[in-house]
Amino acid sequence: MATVAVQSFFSAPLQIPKITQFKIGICQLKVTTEKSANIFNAHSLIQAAAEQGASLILLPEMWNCPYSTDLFAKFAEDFSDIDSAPSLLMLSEVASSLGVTIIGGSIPEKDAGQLYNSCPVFGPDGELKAKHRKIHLFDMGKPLPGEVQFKESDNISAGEKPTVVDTDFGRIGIGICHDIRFPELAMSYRARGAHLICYPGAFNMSTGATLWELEQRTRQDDSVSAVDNQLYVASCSPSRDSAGSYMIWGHSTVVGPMGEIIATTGHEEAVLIAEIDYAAIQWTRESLPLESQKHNDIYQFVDLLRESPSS
Ligand SMILES: O=C(O)CCC(=O)C(=O)O
Repeated sequence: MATVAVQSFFSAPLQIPKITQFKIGICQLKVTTEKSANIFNAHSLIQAAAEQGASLILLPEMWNCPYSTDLFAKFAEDFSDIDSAPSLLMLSEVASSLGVTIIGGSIPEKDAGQLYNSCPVFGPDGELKAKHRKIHLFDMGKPLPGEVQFKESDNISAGEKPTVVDTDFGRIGIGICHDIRFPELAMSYRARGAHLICYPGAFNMSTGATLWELEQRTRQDDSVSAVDNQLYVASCSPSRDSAGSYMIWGHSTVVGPMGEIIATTGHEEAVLIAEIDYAAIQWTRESLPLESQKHNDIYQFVDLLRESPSS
């Protein structure tokens, strides 16, 4: 039987970032059908978050555009030409004028005839530091009870790589909405030494009510259990009264490394501020030293079964 190399999911040691204690601001925006109004509103809420002391700011999935696949092309911007991309230009300017780092939710990106659901990251110098393209597109097999059909891949192409970005506020892994459903992505961020995973998202009323919080508490983990969490997770949704093809759950949230909810909100437009202290990651990992307890010799068996399902 072939042997399979099993990667340790604790491979990268945690680096100490420049800033280990800070406030994160989560802007749960109302999204309208007017792009210029969405840009103006995002600017106002980013400013409000900074005024409340936030130095890292997170926006929702598709904040410049209603969450409707048929509108993505109309609202799309070219990330290689920021001067002619009004949403990106606003983020760049407000990041540098306020001296904040912005995990810019997502907007539709156009590139070489394709559209992507992409998250831009701007540093306090206004530079685009990273871009994450949503990897797992939200294609429903059949509508959930009470929900409309949604097939993101009709208009959007999938991203092909995970994204970690080094900022003054640590190493940040990024996933967009449905990306949260796939534990392997979060595990790979953990393996790459992430302190925080940010998920801009727009869950719907069906899966939002049952899974949105659970997924965030779970995705901190190195396994698939919701119990032993060892990094920070922050999510940001549009508000429920946003325009779009389905009703949005809302409930943007920040979760700490023990799986505890640090801050959360309802479904209305809101600026949520949460205190982050990376020392909590350290003591969680010291209290629950999963790294030294891991048994890759045993889990290798699972991988072997995957390789040879009949054995
Ligand atoms: O995974 C889900 O249940 C919802 C995902 C979603 O709404 C999205 O990816 O936009």
